[in-house]
Amino acid sequence: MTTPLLELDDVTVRFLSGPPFRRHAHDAMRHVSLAVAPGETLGLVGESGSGKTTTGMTALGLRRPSAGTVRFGGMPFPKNRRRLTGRIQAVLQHPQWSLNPRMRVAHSVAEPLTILGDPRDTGGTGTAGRVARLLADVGLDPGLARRYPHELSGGQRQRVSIARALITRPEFIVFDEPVSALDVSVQAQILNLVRDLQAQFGFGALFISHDLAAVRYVADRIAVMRNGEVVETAGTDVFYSHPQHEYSRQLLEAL
Ligand SMILES: Nc1ncnc2c1ncn2[C@@H]1O[C@H](COP(=O)(O)OP(=O)(O)OP(=O)(O)O)[C@@H](O)[C@H]1O
Repeated sequence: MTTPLLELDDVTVRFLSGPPFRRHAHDAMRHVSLAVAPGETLGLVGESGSGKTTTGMTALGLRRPSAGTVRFGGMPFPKNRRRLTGRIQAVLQHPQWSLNPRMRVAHSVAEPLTILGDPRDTGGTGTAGRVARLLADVGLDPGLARRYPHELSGGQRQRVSIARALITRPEFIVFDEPVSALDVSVQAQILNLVRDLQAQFGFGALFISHDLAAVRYVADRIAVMRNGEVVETAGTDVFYSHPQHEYSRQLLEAL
């Protein structure tokens, strides 16, 4: 078997909440084991509060496990997450979370290169050409490069945040509810785009959504979370035709 690109091995994430002296612990993830192969999309489904976003944050290295191990390319996550900058990216539910309202589109898309500090990639016509090509790749008119986020539609803004994620040529992208804030007709376009881009760029992905129809469209395999635990993992076709866990069946019936 090839080495997984991203692997969560028996990961628990515990939050402490409440006022001092009345603190209580809550495990948002409990003994979660998941793997994403290079170029593969793992769909992560489950109802609100089941732990999907915490899992995404942990896969991004933004949340440290209380127990268990996260590996990227077979190696435990480095203590300094900056060493993975650019190799892992995120596309979030609301593009405005990743786009600065005062930055023109071209600047927003190019910004991760600046953060990377790669002298070959920052500034100059090389970057402008790369941004223009990426805007075309995500189905946007390069003329939009000079616009600000508020001058774009929701679907266009999400395309910009996808371009921004792709500019560093990441090996792995976490999509956290990327279409749930969009109109239904636009959702299908963005899902198609994600599939096309994956075929073109070959990144592996964790695709988080409470929408089982959306996940079915993009995922190779599905993992189902409930109360912080993964209750079932299966190939997409098998999952939608023969779900094994009672909770998976309930989710599919609701669909
Ligand atoms: N920073 C935090 N501090 C305390 N508890 C948290 C924190 N973040 C998440 N939780 C709790 O952990 C559990 C899982 O939350 P999480 O956001 O991962 O679920 P989710 O499946 O993504 O839900 P949703 O679809 O509503 O975003 C919830 O009970 C939530 O209240």
